[in-house]
Amino acid sequence: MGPQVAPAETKRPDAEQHRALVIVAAGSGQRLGHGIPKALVELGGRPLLAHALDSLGPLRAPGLGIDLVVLVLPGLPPARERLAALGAEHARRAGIPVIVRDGGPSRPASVARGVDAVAEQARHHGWDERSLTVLVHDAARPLTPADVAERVARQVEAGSVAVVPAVPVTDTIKRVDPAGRLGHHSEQAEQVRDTLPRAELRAVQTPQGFTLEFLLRAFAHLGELKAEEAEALTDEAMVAEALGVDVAVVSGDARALKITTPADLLAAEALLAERGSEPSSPGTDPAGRPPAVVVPRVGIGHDVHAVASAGEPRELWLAGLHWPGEQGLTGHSDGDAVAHAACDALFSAAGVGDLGVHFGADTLGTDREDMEGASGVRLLEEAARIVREAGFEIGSISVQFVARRPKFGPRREEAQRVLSAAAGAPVALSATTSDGLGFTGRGEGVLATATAVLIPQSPAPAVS
Ligand SMILES: Nc1ccn([C@@H]2O[C@H](COP(=O)(O)OP(=O)(O)OP(=O)(O)O)[C@@H](O)[C@H]2O)c(=O)n1
Ligand SMILES: C[C@](O)(CO)[C@H](O)COP(=O)(O)O
Repeated sequence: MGPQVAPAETKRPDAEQHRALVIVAAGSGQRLGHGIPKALVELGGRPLLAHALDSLGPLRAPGLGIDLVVLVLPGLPPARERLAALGAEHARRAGIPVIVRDGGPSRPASVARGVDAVAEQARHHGWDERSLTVLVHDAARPLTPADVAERVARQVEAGSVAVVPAVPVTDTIKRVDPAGRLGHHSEQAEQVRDTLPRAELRAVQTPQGFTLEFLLRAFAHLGELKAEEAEALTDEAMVAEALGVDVAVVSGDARALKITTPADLLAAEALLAERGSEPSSPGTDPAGRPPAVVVPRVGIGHDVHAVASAGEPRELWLAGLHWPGEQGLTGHSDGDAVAHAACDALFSAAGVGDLGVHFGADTLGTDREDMEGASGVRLLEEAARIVREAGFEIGSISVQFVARRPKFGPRREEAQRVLSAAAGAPVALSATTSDGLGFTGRGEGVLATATAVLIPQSPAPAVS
């Protein structure tokens, strides 16, 4: 018997539809026992997370238009860096933003952090919470076919607020009483209480799909539970059940198996081998040929803005953030030297001029009136769009600024998030002082220097 599909619930708003994919990969993999985070364990020579990204990423899934990927990773180096690099590589190849968050102590806590990141991005882009489908996926299910995700997303978009993929159960399932040990068996023997009706049972997989609106409500409810009650919820659909929300079930796939034990890894190796002609190595294309050569382009950008004089109070905007209580910078728009330097580095790497060409007074007064007075964050979004239009994907941007104030460290993460979202690529930020020397040392201004790496979207032919 096939899975039951619950009726659609509410009519979705007519707003534009968006999809986000959250992959939770912060688990330690105790039951697999490799001594490294499970997402880094290799299957066919590549980490599980790389497979999960490939399987559900838009490169392999025509129609699965994902606007944003959030990876929830172990917080500790070097695992975090290695896994984040896989995310950055995916962003480069797939051309979609990949955001990284640190995981929590349990799966629900990790999912909550991923959902927070999606909510932040939704607010930033003005996406409607009711028409944003969030697919929550386990990195531990690396071979899930993309069509499972597509079925789940479509069911959410048809009006269900909570959707799970599932397969029928093939074993007979019994409920046992672990306390009721049978005296006449070995001491490990548990006692059967009853047998569950198999025809009604389903083994549930991921990705599970929800509207963002529902997930925010679900995690608000989880926050009211005791820690042990919250941790007992092994998937988000259980929260929907607890809240009395209908959960729709669509067909899963045997290949979406969860790698929990060494035997699961062996089964996954066999499935991967069976894929046969499909590429399992990043060193070959679908026909088994070596990839064409991609030569990255590097750019550099500087920007300087003076601190406004004491008689001219001004708000400070720097690195995409507002700094209450700090005297602002003079100059065009909000004077955000960090964002402006990042724009210049992008233009320089793409070889399409500089900030003056695209956003200088002459241009703004003529063919870019829409950008008049735009914030640094808005300029960076536009610069990213321009270089993409010129045929490049953004690998990464780094900016360092030199200034006596503001004290940057405590807000670095926040600033990186804002500018990474604007660029749709990782932006790394750092700050330093100049030992009291020069205009930055005297606190008269801010100097920012940026570098950017761009990847041409049409690679040069392979050298044989
Ligand atoms: N604190 C946690 C625990 C789990 N997960 C993720 O949730 C998924 C399902 O968890 P599971 O298979 O149980 O993974 P582990 O927790 O790593 O395994 P174990 O329980 O054996 O340690 C995995 O993708 C895992 O990375 C997570 O992001 N954060
Ligand atoms: C979400 C899940 O994969 C659905 O089957 C499962 O519940 C995760 O359980 P785990 O114990 O965290 O692996």
